[in-house]
Amino acid sequence: MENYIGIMSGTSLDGIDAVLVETDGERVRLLDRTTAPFASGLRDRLLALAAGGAVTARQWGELDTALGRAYADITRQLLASSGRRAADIRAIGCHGQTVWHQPNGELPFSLQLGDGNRLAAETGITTVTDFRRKDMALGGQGAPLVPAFHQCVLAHPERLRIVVNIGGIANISVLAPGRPVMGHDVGPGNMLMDLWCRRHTGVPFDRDAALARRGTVLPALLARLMSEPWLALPAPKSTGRELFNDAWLDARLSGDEAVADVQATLAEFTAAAIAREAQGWPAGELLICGGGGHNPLLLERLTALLPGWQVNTTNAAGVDMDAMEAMAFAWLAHQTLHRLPGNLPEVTGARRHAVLGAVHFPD
Ligand SMILES: Nc1ncnc2c1ncn2[C@@H]1O[C@H](COP(=O)(O)OP(=O)(O)OP(=O)(O)O)[C@@H](O)[C@H]1O
Ligand SMILES: CC(=O)N[C@H]1[C@@H]2OC[C@@H](O2)[C@@H](O)[C@@H]1O[C@H](C)C(=O)O
Repeated sequence: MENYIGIMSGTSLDGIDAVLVETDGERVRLLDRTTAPFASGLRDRLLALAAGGAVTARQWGELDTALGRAYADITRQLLASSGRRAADIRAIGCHGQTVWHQPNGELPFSLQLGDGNRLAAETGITTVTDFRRKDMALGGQGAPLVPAFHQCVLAHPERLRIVVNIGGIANISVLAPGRPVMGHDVGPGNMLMDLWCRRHTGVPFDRDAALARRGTVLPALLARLMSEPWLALPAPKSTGRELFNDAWLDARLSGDEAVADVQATLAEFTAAAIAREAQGWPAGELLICGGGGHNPLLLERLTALLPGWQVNTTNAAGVDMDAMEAMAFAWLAHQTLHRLPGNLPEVTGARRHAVLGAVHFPD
């Protein structure tokens, strides 16, 4: 077994998660984890960038450096809390911060910021970054990448399990005994709920769905949201803030809706889009990870929309729901260093399996 650090900062832009795991590629044990919010200036700059705003090469480079530093800081914090030295860690797998994801069209790309050179040099640990673009170079979506890891840690010999990550975007992995893993992005996870809550209350997210619970689902609005053509596209597919953003939501609102009713409808939209994916399968286990697993209304609605299913968080199956994505990137770094594939062509649509990532040595 070797020690790896995984670092994830996701599309919610809420901060950075880092984990220390022990793995041989087949077994993965979580040893320690820590999390750090983004400094507010950094978060605002990232939000502006993800909104497609104009940015100069200088601002771009400075953000890359600032993120690289933030990742190095959290690595040092994790080493200190776990009592490990750099020499104890085989490698860091750092997802970076997605600032634009454009998987289709003439010039597809997916861009994650956070300088891996700096992370390797500042920590003295070999660092793997840029996990998505090899898959894209092979015709794939470059996302989602976690289904291979979900299979590794959560596949069950007899039970159908659908793992749902509810981050900024929601994505699923279908782990059906005896069948290849299937997986794709589903649509908005917390992203629309977060932006509505922030816009109207100044608070970054609707903690425990307090605002949504004061409202009523608006059926006509829900139907408009559910009619988004992207939702009906076949897999492979992935998405992000490039589609599900302020402009997308505003185009579907009349402007007369009460704030709490929109919040309730957005929560229902998130749950309904996820439930629709599971409804095509015989009842099994729906295992939730990511921040949306802390939203009690989402859990209630998924339970109601999926009768016969056991709806739970991945904690119930032995994998920490808040550590899952960062653990996946620690595991992906293991795959890279051992020249093993990280992608699943049946999920991303790539022409073949591939060793993913760019490796930065510290020396
Ligand atoms: N108590 C809670 N009640 C409601 N929502 C919550 C609660 N705790 C967390 N969340 C939601 O979880 C979000 C953070 O989720 P997470 O950390 O999985 O996002 P992420 O890392 O950006 O994910 P991804 O990379 O998958 O997009 C918050 O923005 C918020 O919407
Ligand atoms: C481009 C990008 O950063 N995509 C994220 C995002 O957040 C959730 C969903 O959209 C998923 O496709 C992906 O993250 C996870 C880690 C993945 O690749 O599996």
